Amino acid sequence: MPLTKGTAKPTTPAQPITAKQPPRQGHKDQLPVIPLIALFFLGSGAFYLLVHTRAGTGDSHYEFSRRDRINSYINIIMPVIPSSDAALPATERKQPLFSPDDAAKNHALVIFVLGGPGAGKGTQCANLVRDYGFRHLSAGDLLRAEQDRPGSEYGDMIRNIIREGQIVPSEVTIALLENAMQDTISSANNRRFLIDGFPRKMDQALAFEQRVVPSRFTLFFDCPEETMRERLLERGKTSGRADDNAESIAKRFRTFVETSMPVVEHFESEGRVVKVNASATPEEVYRRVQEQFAARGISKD
Ligand SMILES: Nc1ncnc2c1ncn2[C@@H]1O[C@H](COP(=O)(O)OP(=O)(O)OP(=O)(O)O)[C@@H](O)[C@H]1O
Ligand SMILES: O=c1ccn([C@@H]2O[C@H](COP(=O)(O)O)[C@@H](O)[C@H]2O)c(=O)[nH]1
Repeated sequence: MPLTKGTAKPTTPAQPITAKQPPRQGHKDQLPVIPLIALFFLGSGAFYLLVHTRAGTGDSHYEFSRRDRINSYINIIMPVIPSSDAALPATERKQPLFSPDDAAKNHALVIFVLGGPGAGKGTQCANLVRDYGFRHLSAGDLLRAEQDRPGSEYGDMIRNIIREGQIVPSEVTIALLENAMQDTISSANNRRFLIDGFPRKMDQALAFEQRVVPSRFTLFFDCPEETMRERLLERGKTSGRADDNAESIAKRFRTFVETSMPVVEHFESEGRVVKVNASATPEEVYRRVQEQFAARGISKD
């Protein structure tokens, strides 16, 4: 029952509760209610004054939305809880783990490196690591390492998918990339990443940019299929890779055209692709890459 003047009524039980209780009288029952009413109005008045005198000053917590208020309250009373939701798995996160803004404390520079199998992504990434101080994260290498890790629950799945030239579910690949990024930042304080061979599928592209960090741009190595096939068959003589054989190469090319090229086209439609012709010598390709980096203000560290 609300404590207002008009509705607060003394209750008169039909029967005394115990024989020792004094008989209840109306005016005595009302006595504790009056201070409570007074307290309520005093409290409300003070709250009203506080809100209205601070309104418009820009620092009033009372002008926040309810959700913001609750959040700021939680941050004040529970400062041990991080304000970002970094501890959550990527699938449950509502905001990216890192900021693409160099000025932000938790920034990360990510450049996606894409191109058909054998286009020369890994070769050029090695040059960029040497000269620009990037950390090279090859999604394929991370998957192969996970496949060979004793006790991995994903080992067999990854092995089969790679042999068939298909794409491993994005949750697995994103988790591996994210862990590698976190490790690099904490062990080497390096926040510049070349993410090679990823994203290979639209869902990966969207999920990574929403939950980990938006990329700066995609470096795309454009190379004719026949050139890539020759390079891969040559590499297959010594690489020991289970997918560097004619049958797997054909499957990888199909997946690249059908599944990965739409990702490149998507980024291209947003003006976020830097295309480099990769059919020249490795030195010439690298010269072109450096030219493009300089044009985008990415300097050697
Ligand atoms: N510009 C080039 N000219 C000739 N050979 C090259 C060139 N770039 C790379 N290669 C060779 O081609 C092979 C494939 O190169 P690399 O491993 O860099 O390609 P990739 O795009 O990373 O391949 P994958 O996607 O299969 O990992 C390697 O043996 C490499 O030495
Ligand atoms: O995001 C990714 C990246 C790679 N894969 C699988 O790995 C192989 C090999 O990748 P490389 O970049 O050539 O080393 C690729 O054919 C895919 O099967 C993936 O599933 N998801």
